[in-house]
Amino acid sequence: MTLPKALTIAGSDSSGGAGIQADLKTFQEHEVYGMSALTVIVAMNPHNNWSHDTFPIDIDAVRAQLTTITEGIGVDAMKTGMLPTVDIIEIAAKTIKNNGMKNVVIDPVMVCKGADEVLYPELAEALRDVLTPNAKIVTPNLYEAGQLSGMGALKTVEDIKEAAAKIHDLGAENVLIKGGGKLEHEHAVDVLFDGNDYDVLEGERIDTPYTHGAGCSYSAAITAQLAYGATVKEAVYGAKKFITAAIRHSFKLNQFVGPVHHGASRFHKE
Ligand SMILES: Nc1ncnc2c1ncn2[C@@H]1O[C@H](COP(=O)(O)OP(=O)(O)O)[C@@H](O)[C@H]1O
Ligand SMILES: Cc1ncc(COP(=O)(O)O)c(C=O)c1O
Ligand SMILES: [Mg+2]
Repeated sequence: MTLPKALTIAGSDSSGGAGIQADLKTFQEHEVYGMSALTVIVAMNPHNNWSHDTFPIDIDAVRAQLTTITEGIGVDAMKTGMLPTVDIIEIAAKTIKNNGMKNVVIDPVMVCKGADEVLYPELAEALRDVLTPNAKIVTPNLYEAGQLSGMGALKTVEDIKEAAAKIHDLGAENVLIKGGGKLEHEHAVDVLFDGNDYDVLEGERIDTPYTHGAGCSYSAAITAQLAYGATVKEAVYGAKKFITAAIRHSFKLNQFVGPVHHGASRFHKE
């Protein structure tokens, strides 16, 4: 037998809920063979309120991992997550272009939940100009969509729609903005824009602080479904179900963080 193959170019979340760990767990849950190119290691300090420290991976090591995967194996779909430098963003963009990759999910990670600081503020421009134009679908959260669109704070579904159109103009084929827990609304609302139509996804809103890794896992679930040949719409609707279940069964890891349960769809039917 064979499995569809997916690649994540992303950072390591030592606490296991987000980043490359979330992506690989999510690929596995979708019966997709997961591969990774690590870009940065994130460590959280339990003695300083879980503050985040980041350790970028050497650029040659990033390049070598990508050569292993693109020239040695091949991929059916790929995603990007946390990218710590402009050089690494450029390598990710080049990898997509040089290999003619089509099923490309760009998660323009600028912030981590649980850390108030924006991790790499100087990278917003490169994420917008270098990476976003290569996306089959780009998946910013509310904050990131405000940055990519240049609109700043987004407060309503109408704001989100306007931002989605602006981000589409940057060259992304499809834009999925996650209202998530941050948008004031009775549902967990995301908006998908394909350049013509808006789909407003209204998921059940779950009353929990434990949503660490939700964004990474959502974009990884989209990637996995694209690897199986799903359309963008099918992939997004399928992934929304997956992430809602994962949040419904999320749990407290310690006093600072609670991750989503990546196996929820498989182990819990309700
Ligand atoms: N409390 C919640 N209940 C249900 N769904 C949520 C909740 N918080 C976030 N989501 C959903 O989780 C997915 C990831 O969104 P979000 O958490 O905003 O991303 P990120 O982790 O990148 O900040 C989206 O589909 C969003 O609507
Ligand atoms: C390596 C890494 N990537 C991405 C993220 C973003 O996670 P989320 O899925 O909660 O947006 C984090 C947050 O801690 C992280 O450590
Ligand atoms: Mg995110």
